[in-house]
Amino acid sequence: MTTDSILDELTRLIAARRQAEPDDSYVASLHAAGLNRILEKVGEEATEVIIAAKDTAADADRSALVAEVADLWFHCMVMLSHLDTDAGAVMECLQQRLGLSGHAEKASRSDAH
Ligand SMILES: N=c1c2ncn([C@@H]3O[C@H](COP(=O)(O)OP(=O)(O)OP(=O)(O)O)[C@@H](O)[C@H]3O)c2ncn1[C@@H]1O[C@H](COP(=O)(O)O)[C@@H](O)[C@H]1O
Repeated sequence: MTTDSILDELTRLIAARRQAEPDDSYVASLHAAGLNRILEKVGEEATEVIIAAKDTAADADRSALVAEVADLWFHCMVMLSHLDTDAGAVMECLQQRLGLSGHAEKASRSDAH
C-alpha cells in the first residue's frame, strides 16, 4: 500500500466507525466520550511522543518513537473526524505550503501587520 492509500483507508475506516457501537469500536467509543476525551488522548499521545523522542536520542532503535507518532497521528485523525474534517484537508494545506520556506511564510505574515 502507498502512503496516500494508507491515509485514505484509515480516513475511510475512521469515518465509518463513527456510526459503530462504542463496545465494538475504539473510534466509536472516543466519539461517544466526546471532544474533551479525544483532546485528552491527543495531549497524552503528544506527551508520549516527546518522551519517546528524548529516550530515542541515545538509542539506534526508532521503533518505539515511530509507534508513539502513529498513536498521535491516529488520535489527531479521530479529532479531525469528530470536528467534521479529515486528513485530506491537512494534506491539501501541507501541499499548498510545499516549496514555501517557513521563514519566508513567517516574514510574509509580519509584513502584512
Ligand atoms: N490505528 C488505529 C489505532 N492506533 C492506536 N489505537 C488504539 O489507541 C489506543 C491507545 O491507547 P493508549 O496507548 O493510550 O493505551 P491505553 O492503555 O489503551 O489508554 P487508556 O485509554 O487506558 O488511556 C489503544 O487502544 C490502541 O489500540 C488504534 N485504534 C484503531 N486504529 C485504526 O482504527 C480502525 C478502527 O478501529 P476500531 O474503531 O477499534 O474498530 C482500526 O482498524 C485501525 O486501523
